Amino acid sequence: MVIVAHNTSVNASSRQPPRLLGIFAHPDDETLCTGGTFAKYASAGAEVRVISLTKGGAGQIRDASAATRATLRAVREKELDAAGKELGLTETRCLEYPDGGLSEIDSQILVQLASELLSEIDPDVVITFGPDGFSGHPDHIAVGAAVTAACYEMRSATSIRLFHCHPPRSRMLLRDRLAEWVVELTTRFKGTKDFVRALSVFSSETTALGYAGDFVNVEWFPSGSYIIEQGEAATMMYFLLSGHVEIRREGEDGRVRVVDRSGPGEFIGEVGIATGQPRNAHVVAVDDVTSLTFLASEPVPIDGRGEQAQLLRTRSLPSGDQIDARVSTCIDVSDFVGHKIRATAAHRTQYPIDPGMFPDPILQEMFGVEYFIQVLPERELHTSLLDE
Ligand SMILES: Nc1ncnc2c1ncn2[C@@H]1O[C@@H]2COP(=O)(O)O[C@H]2[C@H]1O
Repeated sequence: MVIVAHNTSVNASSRQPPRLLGIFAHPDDETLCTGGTFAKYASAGAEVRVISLTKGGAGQIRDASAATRATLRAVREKELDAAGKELGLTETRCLEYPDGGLSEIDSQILVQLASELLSEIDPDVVITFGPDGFSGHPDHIAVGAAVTAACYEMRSATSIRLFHCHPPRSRMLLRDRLAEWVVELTTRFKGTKDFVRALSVFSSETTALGYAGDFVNVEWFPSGSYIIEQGEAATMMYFLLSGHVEIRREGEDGRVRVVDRSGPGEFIGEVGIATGQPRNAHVVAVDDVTSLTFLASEPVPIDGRGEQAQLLRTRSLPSGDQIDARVSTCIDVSDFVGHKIRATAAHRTQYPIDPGMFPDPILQEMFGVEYFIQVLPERELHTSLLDE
């Protein structure tokens, strides 16, 4: 049964306040996977603790002014602390295990570590990664397996509720939402340099995590080439990262006139996407142009690839999206999307965004619900086909 949780009661224990514990691999996992849920329960009075097994020293540095390779571990530990404050967490902790190396550590060592943390903190609810690692990262898979094994070992002695966080696999398209947003503005949108960087990171990361269904890539167009031809069907939207384009209209007599120019920070192709009409002009690169290109990717109903691929059993959500049939719990975190975005921005080395950059309705649609698979307690085995 899918439960849309509008309240925040934790029935596992009569202890007040209830204790939630998230165990993850890197600073930022807590925010991206379950930040809204943590903020929601913390605001209702729960004690919420987050432990990251690594300090994230192998992560990218997307803002060179925020860290160097030598300082990254310390900076990311502080970022986790700052994100924790945005989410209202009771405690955050970064351990010293190697970023990128968790899957090479003897699994018994990680299970032992997880057992010690569970004994020390004695949580009512534990949240970690499932076998998909949310994003497939091997560190995530290793942490999730160890914490899950530790919870199973303790289950006869405690009443721990264990949840695996689950990627949303949304089919909402940033391409469409951004196009609708831009065409409704009264003046032509022109993003700052910071916006250009933020949208590049935000769109590629959120689509990779399944918060939107686009395929986003960076394309290069040499000067003189057509990016869009007037009259063709609209399938992509472009966000100019560098270079300039001319907007040229071709009349019925074949005469072409330049009606406008666009450059970095501007969207092109938004009209055709938002209206479903054929392209209303040619767009030609006047110097070499790079763009962030948003394209709808077909939904792929498989979990994993290659030999591990398995067809997903899905169920329909009210939004029309399909979700993995194993999802047991979806938490309405619409009142806490702001917390999640501010916490994301606190992870500046990974997400150089300003919380107010993106339109609220888009953020709501992307982040307003978080999904979980309840692993413990296991469902009871029924002994009758009919209710008795
Ligand atoms: N007058 C204009 N000024 C700026 N851009 C335009 C103008 N007319 C058309 N465009 C852009 O050119 C694009 C052509 O494809 P679309 O109609 O999808 O979306 C259009 C806009 O992005």
